[in-house]
Amino acid sequence: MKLELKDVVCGYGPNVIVKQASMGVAEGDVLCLLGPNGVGKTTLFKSILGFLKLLDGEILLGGKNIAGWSRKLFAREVAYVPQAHNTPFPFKVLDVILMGRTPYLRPFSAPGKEDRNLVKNIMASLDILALENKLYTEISGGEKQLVLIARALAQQAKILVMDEPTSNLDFGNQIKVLNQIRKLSRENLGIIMTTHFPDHVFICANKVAIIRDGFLHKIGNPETVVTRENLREVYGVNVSVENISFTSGYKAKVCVPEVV
Ligand SMILES: Nc1ncnc2c1ncn2[C@@H]1O[C@H](COP(=O)(O)OP(=O)(O)OP(=O)(O)O)[C@@H](O)[C@H]1O
Repeated sequence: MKLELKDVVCGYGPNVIVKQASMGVAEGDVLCLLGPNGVGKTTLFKSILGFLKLLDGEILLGGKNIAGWSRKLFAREVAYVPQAHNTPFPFKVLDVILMGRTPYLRPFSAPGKEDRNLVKNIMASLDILALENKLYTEISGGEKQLVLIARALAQQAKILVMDEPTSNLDFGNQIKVLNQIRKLSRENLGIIMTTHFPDHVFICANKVAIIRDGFLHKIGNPETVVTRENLREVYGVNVSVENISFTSGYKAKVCVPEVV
């Protein structure tokens, strides 16, 4: 199932924020959206998710235009993972994740045994079974993010849209979430995510797009897009992109800013 944007124009009424955005996320792809604050990453996500009407262009899923799809049908193909903000409702973690089954339930029916088994398996794969009976309001930010990922997986969608999945997380939890993203792409999910950390592109993405001045300024693979020149142009910071080798043989690329 491929998600394709063709010449998408989006924004708020007459206020155009992103123009002529064309890109695709296929099974197994991880596409990272980079760009300074306020450039339109969330606006583009809201448009993909159907919360904002497109001003022009089209979005295709599996080659079909999604305009006019029901929320239920769309939710079976595309799941949204929001940032792990606090909710005032003290739901149990298990119930939060079961909410992901909503697109498969008949009106007024409750999740059944099969839904619960599916959710338990997903929790086990994310190593969060121990949180089952805890209140969502009483778990840590990293745990919340994993619960929201679990809820999206319970939707059994093929594409995950993740808004800054590592924001507010400590270093260890950031790596845990990025590792899960790598794992999900190996399981053939397509993922489109935003991040403010170019390093994260090297950790988990095979595609990257930079939004600048209302356009998809650069799009391609991490090596050609996350470069010293592009980062300086977009963020106004001198950055060195370095190759690092671990004694284990693991190779990584990192972005080191020059602080003067
Ligand atoms: N509901 C709204 N109505 C009108 N304009 C809005 C609305 N929400 C956001 N904007 C404007 O759209 C522009 C893009 O905002 P958006 O939140 O998409 O940026 P972003 O790239 O996600 O930023 P950040 O990295 O800070 O999260 C901003 O100028 C913002 O003021």
